[in-house]
Amino acid sequence: MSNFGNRVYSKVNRPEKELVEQFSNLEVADISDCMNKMGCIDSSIRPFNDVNLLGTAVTVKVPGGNNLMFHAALSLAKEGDVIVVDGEGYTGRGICGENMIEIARQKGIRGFVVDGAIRDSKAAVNSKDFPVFAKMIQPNGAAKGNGPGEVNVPVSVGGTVIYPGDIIVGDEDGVVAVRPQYAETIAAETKELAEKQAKNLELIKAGKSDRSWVTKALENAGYKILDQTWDEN
Ligand SMILES: O=C([O-])CC(=O)C(=O)O
Ligand SMILES: [Mg+2]
Repeated sequence: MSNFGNRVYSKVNRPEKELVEQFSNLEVADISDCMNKMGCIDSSIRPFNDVNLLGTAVTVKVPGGNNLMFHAALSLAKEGDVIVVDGEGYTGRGICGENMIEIARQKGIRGFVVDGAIRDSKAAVNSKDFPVFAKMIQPNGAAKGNGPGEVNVPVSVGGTVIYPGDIIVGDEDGVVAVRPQYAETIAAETKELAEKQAKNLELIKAGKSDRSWVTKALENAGYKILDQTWDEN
């Protein structure tokens, strides 16, 4: 039998730290705008605290409710990694809690993204330095025996494919995954966009917002604004 479904890889092609750090003050929504409004994981996976997330993906695939491979990844992950778990969206068991969060913190792991449920949720909610993103809370604990499951293979998390070594950025809006080979360009474009947005917001706050693009977009789409109420003939 092939070992598909049971592969655990210890090595990850991690991007240079300098490349990862380029995303340190960038917002997830802006990064996504510079990826043609793509790349974010489903918003059902939400932040449990307001600590920003940035690091490189160590990926995990677990069968719903079994966290043996999550523990394997916790042992293999290195400083600067984010553990990203494809838990099949299953929320019937909490697959990480206060112990795993504390072990990860001590190793310099930068956070967890879990397509599934967590437990001991106050450890995540009260943390000032360890971001946790997950779908739900479920106190029933995880099974641990015999797998199957995988570490450091491409996974699907919240509908987005995440590869080992992807740059993972998370904030109060959600999580985006950036492939390292596009990261330099995406970071540069995001910085430019953020500056433009800041200037635009200044204009809006000063009451000088230019709305002419809306009129033009409606005209281009063939709309006519009707000068009547909806129930008039
Ligand atoms: O021990 C586990 O596998 C999950 C848990 O509750 C913890 O990390 O505290
Ligand atoms: Mg626990």
